[in-house]
Amino acid sequence: MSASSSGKQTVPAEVADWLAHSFGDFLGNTSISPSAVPVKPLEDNSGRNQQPQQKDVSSVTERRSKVPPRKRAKSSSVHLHHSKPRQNRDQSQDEPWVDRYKPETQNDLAVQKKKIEEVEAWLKIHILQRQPKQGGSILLLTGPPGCGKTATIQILAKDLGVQVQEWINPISLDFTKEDLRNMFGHDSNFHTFPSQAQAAVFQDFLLRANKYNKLQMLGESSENDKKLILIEDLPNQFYREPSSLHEILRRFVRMSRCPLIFIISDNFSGDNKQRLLFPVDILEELCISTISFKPISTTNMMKVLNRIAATEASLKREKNFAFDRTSLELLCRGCSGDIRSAINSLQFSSMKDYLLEKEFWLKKERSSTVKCEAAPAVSKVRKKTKADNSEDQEIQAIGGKDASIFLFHALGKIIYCKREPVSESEFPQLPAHLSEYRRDTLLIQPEDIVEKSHMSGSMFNLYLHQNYVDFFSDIDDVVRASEYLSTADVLCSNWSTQLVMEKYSASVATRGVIHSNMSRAFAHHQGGMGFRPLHKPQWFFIDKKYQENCLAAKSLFSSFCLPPECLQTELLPYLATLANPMRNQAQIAFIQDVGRLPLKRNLGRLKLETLTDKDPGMPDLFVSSEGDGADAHAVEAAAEVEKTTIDENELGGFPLSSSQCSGSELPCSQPQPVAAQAIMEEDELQVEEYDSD
Ligand SMILES: Nc1ncnc2c1ncn2[C@@H]1O[C@H](COP(=O)(O)OP(=O)(O)OP(=O)(O)O)[C@@H](O)[C@H]1O
Repeated sequence: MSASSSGKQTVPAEVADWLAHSFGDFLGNTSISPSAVPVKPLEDNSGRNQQPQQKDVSSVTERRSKVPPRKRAKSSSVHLHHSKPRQNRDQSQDEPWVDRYKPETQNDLAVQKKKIEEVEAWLKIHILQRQPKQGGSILLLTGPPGCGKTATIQILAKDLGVQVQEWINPISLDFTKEDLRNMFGHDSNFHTFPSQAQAAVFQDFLLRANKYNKLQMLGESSENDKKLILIEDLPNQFYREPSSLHEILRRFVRMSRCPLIFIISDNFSGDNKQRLLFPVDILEELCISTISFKPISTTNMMKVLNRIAATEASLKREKNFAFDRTSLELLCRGCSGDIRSAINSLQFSSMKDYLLEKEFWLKKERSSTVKCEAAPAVSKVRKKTKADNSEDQEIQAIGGKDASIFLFHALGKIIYCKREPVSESEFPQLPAHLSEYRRDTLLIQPEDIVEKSHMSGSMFNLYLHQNYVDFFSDIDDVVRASEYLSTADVLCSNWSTQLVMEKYSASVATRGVIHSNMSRAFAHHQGGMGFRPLHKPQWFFIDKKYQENCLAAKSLFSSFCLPPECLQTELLPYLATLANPMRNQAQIAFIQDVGRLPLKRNLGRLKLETLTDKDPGMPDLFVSSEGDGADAHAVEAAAEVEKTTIDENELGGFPLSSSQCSGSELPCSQPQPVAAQAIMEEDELQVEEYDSD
């Protein structure tokens, strides 16, 4: 579509030229047309929008109108400090309550006070007390979605009189051929892909935001030109190639005059955006400060919901709109500390249709309970559990959040397996010969927990396997639990049915471990366990080593044309027993490493890696793209074998120098004495001759 047919106003040539010259130094020859830069107008405290950098307003507006906002109407944040007067509120029936009741002062914020203070202190140091020659500073705000990170920044900025200039992500579809030609010039031999253009546009945005003050409008004082740049959505290109972001940030830190704030929300499903975009070395190199927000606490959430519910009830004057405390608590429980989700659920559940439907179902339920009540009275505890279940369903029914749990907490819930006491009169007792299987009622549903951890069943089992023993106190219980884990493993062993069986496997493993642990069978003796650290499975390291060995074996002994398993389990053990196998140094070292099993009494243990509370749990080797490093691995592994030394086998040393971590390795040269002799010497084996007569 041509610019004219799309209704866009093209930028006058002089303006484009003027801008192009200004940025030539930063972008080399790629002069980007301002029309391509999706800049949100500056906001000032008088609520006027100013567009010092946005010359082609129409094209940007049009682009924005095509893209639905990711989570909230951006337009509302433009007028952040001018929320509508309360008396007009009921006129806009359809206005989302998150916008209608958005916080206006620090006191309104449901965020932990400590976090607000931390952010405020950072802003003061890096904006108000900034030294003239100080470079750019970067702040990274992390935390679960909807915990008020953006709201905090906006309110603090308003309080400190700082303007917020926000990057709005253009989607790549927006870059038509026409746009790209506008950016890079009609005559240029165009070889740039949209992804590269994304990065260039982002870089250009940062430069403009940094280089130009806002235009001073009539009646405004010139004192206040403090501002910060806020970035919530980053171009996809940076996820594919984080180094390009790092390069831009390095330049920004050198050249900038105002601070840059990134807001990155936690993600439960394993692809840890923060770790990818901001690895530790970059955080250190660019002195990036990090402040991590927590989910909104139930108390704070309840205060906000109560306030909104009360205001709405007074506006509607309909008794149906009054929320009782229990319903609000239910809402809070269903939204995992996400205030946006809680307020949305509240608004949804206040809708008339929903209320009528709810009433209908309640009546229906009541009538069916009356029929059932011919049965003897149900105990209080039982009632409570039942109520809990129906409540949980209700949470989902009113748009509750799909709750997620970090692996650390999910494992804790399984291993600590909280129970509630049941009195003997309430439940039918197991017959005497089954009394050993008696347990108090579990307060958790293991399958739900595995599901909420966003982890495959077999991966969850690995973590459970690594950690359960520390929480057992009786060896017989450990034996039983390990049998369940073995069964779970078998369920997943067939690759063609693995996907289907994973759930069953996790169910057997989790319930098996829970049931086997007699020390946690009853609510009354569950205390006293205390905190114990959780660890990542050793299996990750061992599997990685195994893969490396396979590749190394294949490349070192390619002339035998054998599959790696066969090489490692048949050929190499055989070669290890030969006194003079006539191999090169690398092959000899590899034979020594994997060709024999050292029957040592004290095999070294790998040093365990601690699992932290927000760790996604997926090791990097599963996350990173597979395959591309295969050859490199083989070469590396072979090289590693060559330089394998024998002295890194202390107990607990990590990583291990050899595959087997044996105590006294043979010298790197020829096997001397032959492996078989060495094994016998180490273990003082008695050799008895077999007489065939
Ligand atoms: N008391 C309150 N405290 C914080 N936010 C509130 C409050 N009342 C309403 N809100 C609204 O809740 C929403 C909180 O979302 P916000 O964008 O600040 O969260 P976030 O942590 O940045 O999440 P995300 O990472 O998803 O952007 C905002 O729309 C805000 O207006």
